[in-house]
Amino acid sequence: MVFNVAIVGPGLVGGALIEQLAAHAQSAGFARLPITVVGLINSKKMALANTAYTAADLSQWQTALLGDSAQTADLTRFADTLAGLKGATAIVDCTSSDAIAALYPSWLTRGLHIVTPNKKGFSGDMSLFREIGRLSSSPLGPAVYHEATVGAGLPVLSTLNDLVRTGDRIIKIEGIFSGTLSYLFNNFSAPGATQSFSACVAEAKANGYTEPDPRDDLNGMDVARKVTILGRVAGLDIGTDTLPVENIVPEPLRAVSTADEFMQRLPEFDQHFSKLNTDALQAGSVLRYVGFVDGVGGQSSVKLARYPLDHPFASLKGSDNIIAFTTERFPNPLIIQGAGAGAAVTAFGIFSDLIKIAERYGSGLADPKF
Ligand SMILES: NC(=O)C1=CN([C@@H]2O[C@H](COP(=O)(O)OP(=O)(O)OC[C@H]3O[C@@H](n4cnc5c(N)ncnc54)[C@H](OP(=O)(O)O)[C@@H]3O)[C@@H](O)[C@H]2O)C=CC1
Ligand SMILES: N[C@@H](CC=O)C(=O)O
Ligand code: NA
Repeated sequence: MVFNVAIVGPGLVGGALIEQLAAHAQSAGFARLPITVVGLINSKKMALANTAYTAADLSQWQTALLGDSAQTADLTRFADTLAGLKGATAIVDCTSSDAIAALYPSWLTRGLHIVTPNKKGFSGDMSLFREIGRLSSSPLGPAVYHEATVGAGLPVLSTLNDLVRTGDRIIKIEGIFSGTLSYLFNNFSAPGATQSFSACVAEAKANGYTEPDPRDDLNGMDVARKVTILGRVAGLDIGTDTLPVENIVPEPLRAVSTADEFMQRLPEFDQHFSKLNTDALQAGSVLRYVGFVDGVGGQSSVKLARYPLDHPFASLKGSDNIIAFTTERFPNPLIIQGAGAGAAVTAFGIFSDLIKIAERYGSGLADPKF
């Protein structure tokens, strides 16, 4: 079997994935899969291998593959080359780009599998979501896995898919879906906490939890995208354009042009967030940013809410996500909890999706290109 992997956007998450693939390639034992990395591309450069890179190449990937000797990025040539390779080939999209997500149908049509933590293809235009689903629905055709789009590596979408495909009825899904906002409010809004709001945001960014621009977390859009993905996988006609979403980015900072300027000016608004927090604490509650998928009543939403100190959401730690599925079979919710952001756990989610494809197409018999 030949299983080729190419990575678009070897940034924080893509870089961690390459490290995990390199470690896997160097590991011994029967569990090692013959996954080979055959291409890397960022917004400026690309490297395509005639033969697969070795594990040693991979551990030097930054200089060896995207250094001065690499070629100018050309996504058309990149996909053309991948589509011509022997064996099953997966493209891993580790960007947060709408333009890259719009290419998925063309990749699928050419028999390329897709694995991605990029939420855009599944939470933007409903027509794109449906097209991706249609082109990846044949058991022998190309596959799309996007577990890491919700709760990073936590098995959220695989669980939801299993519930839906076995005929359970989703009543509601509620939780804390943002690693950034979880970290932020767990540290900022707790009895005795002393850190300022802006310092907590800076820490979440430094820890690699935030989107490239942290305003995409604070404006609620990242959670809205996750709520949309969950809703759509559950069969709802739902979109970020119609969901009520509470934007907590201070009004004057919404239009500043760069993420750096936003971070510099955020301390000007620490007082505003301190007041919200003090009011909540005085009422015996903490602030938590939550998402809610209403499977039956059309009342899905994304908002900052107060929770009493004895509520499970109030005692969350670090960047943990918590996701509670209430269904016909699980009237007492099925709960998934754990780190929902960060490079290593996100790369783990991507890697485990790649393994699912490698296993599904392992014999070569079900490879769409044959
Ligand atoms: N961080 C986390 O905890 C989690 C992240 N995710 C998702 O993972 C994805 C990656 O996040 P992260 O690694 O933090 O982001 P980074 O900003 O670190 O990396 C993004 C990468 O994408 C590349 N890129 C951007 N646009 C293009 C383009 N048009 N063509 C080719 N390459 C492009 C960038 O290249 P260049 O440097 O040249 O611009 C960079 O290599 C996002 O979709 C995010 O939502 C999902 C779950 C958790
Ligand atoms: N910025 C996101 C990353 C994962 O999707 C988060 O904070 O959860
Ligand atoms: Na997940």
